[in-house]
Amino acid sequence: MENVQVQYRGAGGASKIIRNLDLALEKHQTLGIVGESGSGKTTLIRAVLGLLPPGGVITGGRILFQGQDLLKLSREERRRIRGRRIGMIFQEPGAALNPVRKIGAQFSDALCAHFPMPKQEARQRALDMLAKMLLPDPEKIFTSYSFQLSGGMKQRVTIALALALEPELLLADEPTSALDVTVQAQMIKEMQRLQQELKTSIILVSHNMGVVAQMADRIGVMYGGELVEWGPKERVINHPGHPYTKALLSSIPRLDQKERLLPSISGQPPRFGEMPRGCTFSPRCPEAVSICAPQSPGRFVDGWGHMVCCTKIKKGMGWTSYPTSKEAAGI
Ligand SMILES: Nc1ncnc2c1ncn2[C@@H]1O[C@H](COP(=O)(O)OP(=O)(O)OP(=O)(O)O)[C@@H](O)[C@H]1O
Repeated sequence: MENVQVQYRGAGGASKIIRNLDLALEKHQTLGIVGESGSGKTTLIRAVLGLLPPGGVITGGRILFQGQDLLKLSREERRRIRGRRIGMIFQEPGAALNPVRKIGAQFSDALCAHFPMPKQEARQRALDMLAKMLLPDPEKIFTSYSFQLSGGMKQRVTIALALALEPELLLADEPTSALDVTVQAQMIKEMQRLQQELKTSIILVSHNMGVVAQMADRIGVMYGGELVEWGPKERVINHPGHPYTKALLSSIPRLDQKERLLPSISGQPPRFGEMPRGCTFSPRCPEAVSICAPQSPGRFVDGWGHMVCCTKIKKGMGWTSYPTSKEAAGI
């Protein structure tokens, strides 16, 4: 993604939701995107899919998928890519499932629409995938409707359906949030195993830094519609540069923690349409100095391709000004 901008337009005017967003993901890698509720994570992945809700418009930038600009494709061309080459798992368990068709029929429809195969083969493939998602009694699920399944089961069926099409890129919005923690851990392992097998690239959106830390190769941190930090997982987790990332990391519970109360981030995220001047995090930032509010922070990158958008980063101490997205990602 190069300099992507997204707005929601409504009766009250237009709000810029995603601003100046640069990101890159290599083949077979996982990019985790974290940020508070409302920071624009879902909007970002819906923009990639061309599935923004009514009023949502991409007003600038490019979204390249294997060199092809997705924003220049016709609706029909994008529809052909969606599902088959770019798969998706939505936040609401089962939102992608049709309530009036049995699960098995939905697998057959999807598989036969994208791959020429006999129904029997589609059925076997669906049953195998449901079993891989650790669903008990795949045969029974195959003949069930989505309303007969629990939230966690629906979410696992959705993941199985997305992966059955063997997409090159999978966009996953909170894929494990409807699952209890033990199943969550199993699902993460299973998704990682399938990613290895299918050589899929994943963009994983989550509130849960633990899930992202386990699955991602690179991490992007969003705040107020901007990417304030991104880079290799080890750099972002062990050497966070942005005060917001530091605050997010310090609010994760740790087993060796002595304090019972976790530190929280004071204040509220900014409201779109009422963005503070300069750095949007400055009203809540424990490290803010006088220039942070009026002055837009620069973007800096170090030798590991680790980008931080903060005025306090000092150029020359291993940091240089952030170049174009492609150069920064080393592609
Ligand atoms: N359909 C819409 N119309 C207008 N504004 C919207 C719409 N959907 C989202 N927004 C605005 O965009 C902002 C970003 O929403 P988005 O769902 O992308 O955030 P998020 O980081 O994914 O949040 P969450 O983690 O709660 O899903 C919201 O705060 C809201 O103000």
